[in-house]
Amino acid sequence: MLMFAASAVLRASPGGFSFCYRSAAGLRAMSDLAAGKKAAAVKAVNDWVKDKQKIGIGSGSTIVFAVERLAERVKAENMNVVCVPTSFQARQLIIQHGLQLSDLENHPQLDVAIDGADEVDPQLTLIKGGGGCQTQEKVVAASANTFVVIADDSKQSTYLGEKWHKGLPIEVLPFAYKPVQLKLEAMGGSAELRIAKQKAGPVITDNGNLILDWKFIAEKGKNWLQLSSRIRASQALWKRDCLWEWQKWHTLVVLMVLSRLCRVIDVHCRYINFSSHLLYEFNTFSFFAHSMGISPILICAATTWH
Ligand SMILES: O=C(CO)[C@H](O)[C@H](O)COP(=O)(O)O
Repeated sequence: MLMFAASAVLRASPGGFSFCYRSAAGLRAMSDLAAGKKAAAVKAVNDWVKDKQKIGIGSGSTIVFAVERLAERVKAENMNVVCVPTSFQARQLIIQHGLQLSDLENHPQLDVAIDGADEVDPQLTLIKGGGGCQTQEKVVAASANTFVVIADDSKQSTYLGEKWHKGLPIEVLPFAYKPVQLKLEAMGGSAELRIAKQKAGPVITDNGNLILDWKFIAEKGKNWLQLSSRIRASQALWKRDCLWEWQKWHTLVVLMVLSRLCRVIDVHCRYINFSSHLLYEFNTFSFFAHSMGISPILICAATTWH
């Protein structure tokens, strides 16, 4: 019955959120995963974007749907929003969709940032950086009052590493990759230099750095808060004076969409009140929400089918 409903119309609350797929055929034509990505992205833009806002635009494949929906709304509602990209890809998306491009120099304080994730555990601890853009993503997200994470349900797991096997992406300065690699491996697993696919040699990030994908030992009950501070601490050995103060997020929202049914399965808001640090140069950015001192106040928004 749900399958039938899914192929007809999807509506969800709160805040008058509502979207629909025009036809069952249209939905079938889209792969399950893409449908999930799109549903989460559309909901994020419908529910969390308002006129006159400054918006951080994440990177990856899910954000493409969010930018498409944003461009639709800007046109239909004559909205005036400014977009700050998290990567070369995001910048191109903003330009291609005729949205107003800006940067943190002009708009250092953002209302909302929207971005994808590679894996999300039940505590909303996230792995990000599959697309290698985690440094700018982290800085942009940290500049926003509200951070909205959009993902299809393939990203949802009971513990980190259960589904995401490509490792925890860690951006390092090129000259420091070896010692950081050894330090990570001393904590277990292997830390592999990410190698480019259509170019000889390593992937070079938008910031000119390298990426180590740390294939940590995935296990239930891993203390990511502790581990994250160990990573930061070990990296701090290399440069102690480059700690970067986090801004305060008012809200972290994670939207997950059950791909097959195109049903929003999770809408969580966590109010965050913290002051944590990011070691900028050795950006460990794997987006450990926990390590940033999130206080777990949870609001679940029910979604309904019609
Ligand atoms: O962190 C990211 C890029 O650095 C992406 O947000 C993450 O990899 C998810 O990508 P996708 O939406 O393609 O699944």
